[in-house]
Amino acid sequence: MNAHQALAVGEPIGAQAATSPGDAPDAMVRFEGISKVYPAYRDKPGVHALQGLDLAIARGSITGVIGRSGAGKSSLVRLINGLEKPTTGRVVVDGRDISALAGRNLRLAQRSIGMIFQHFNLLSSRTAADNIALPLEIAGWPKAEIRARVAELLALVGIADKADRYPSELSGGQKQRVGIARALATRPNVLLSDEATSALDPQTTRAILDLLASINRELGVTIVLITHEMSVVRQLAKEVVVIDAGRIVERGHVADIFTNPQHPITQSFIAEVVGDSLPVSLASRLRAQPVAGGQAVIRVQVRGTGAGDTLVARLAREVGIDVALLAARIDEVGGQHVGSLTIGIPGGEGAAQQVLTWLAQHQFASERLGHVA
Ligand SMILES: Nc1ncnc2c1ncn2[C@@H]1O[C@H](COP(=O)(O)OP(=O)(O)OP(=O)(O)O)[C@@H](O)[C@H]1O
Repeated sequence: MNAHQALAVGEPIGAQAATSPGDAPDAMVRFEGISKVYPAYRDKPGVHALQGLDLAIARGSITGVIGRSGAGKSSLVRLINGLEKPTTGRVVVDGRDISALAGRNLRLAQRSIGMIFQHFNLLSSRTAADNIALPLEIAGWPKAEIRARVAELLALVGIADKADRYPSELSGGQKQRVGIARALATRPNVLLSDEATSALDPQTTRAILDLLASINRELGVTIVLITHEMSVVRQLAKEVVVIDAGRIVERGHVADIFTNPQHPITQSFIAEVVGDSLPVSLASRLRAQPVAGGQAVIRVQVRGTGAGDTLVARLAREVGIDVALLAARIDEVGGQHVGSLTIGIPGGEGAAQQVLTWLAQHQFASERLGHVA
């Protein structure tokens, strides 16, 4: 099964093909045995920013790279566009070893790698149109062609009416649209986004992420998103790579990672965005110890269109226990429905164990939350 296809109703986690960004057969970006050490300088010790990194980013994909401050995200992105050289290993972009290029060859390769930034990095003395024209001027395009291309780009990012405005006259979202148009000017096949929505409000973030999604869809540009916000990964990416202290600690399809995060760092990122709090009425009744005549409370992660619809029925049919549905939450993540069902199991510890065993056998991730009367 292709991991991007919808899974069958209420299908458990782990039932899909185990492809991950690391296995991408047709990689647009490939890190091979990468480490990056910033050498000691005066009284500052050397920093091992990236260590033992092997990663393939599939052509045409949208991959989120998430990590806390200092995890190595910016180092990773600067290696992709050749602004930094690896200490060991090589970075291959669209079949070319970018880490081996220098001078004119590097500059030519960089034209096929666009980049957008948190603070937009626009020239305040140039209008929106002239900011977008800049990379084309540097590439030596004829004036008439630049004019036509800039008009096309302004329309593409939805600010055709702002061509003659200076950055100071534009909103944050409009400035980022200029940044995106400039990044796409030389028709790159990779777009690197370094915290591009971190300075924007949620509504503008949504609009910019929608624009990036349509650019990926319509132009086929591979997008690598560097972020410290799981909400950004959830809205846009299909694949996610979690880095911590210079190492990849977890990676995979966004829906898988959301439903079954393994590493504590990933779990903490997800806890920030998935409102997995229980309804107050249920949370206030939860007890750590069994309650005579009560129910054990278990949360089960589910995925797929209609996620979880059949779980309660299957438990009744296959285990012979009528469980109560106490709470449910379903989100759309990476184009799939994922969520959790909180169920109550009557009949004491024996019944609870039977249900937990059945869930484990059928590869549903679950956790026991406590007991209610
Ligand atoms: N040019 C440099 N010289 C020395 N050390 C550096 C340099 N650039 C980054 N580092 C160090 O390398 C480590 C990784 O930094 P990097 O900027 O790649 O992380 P990050 O995940 O992007 O963090 P942030 O989100 O805070 O920008 C940090 O310890 C940082 O201090």
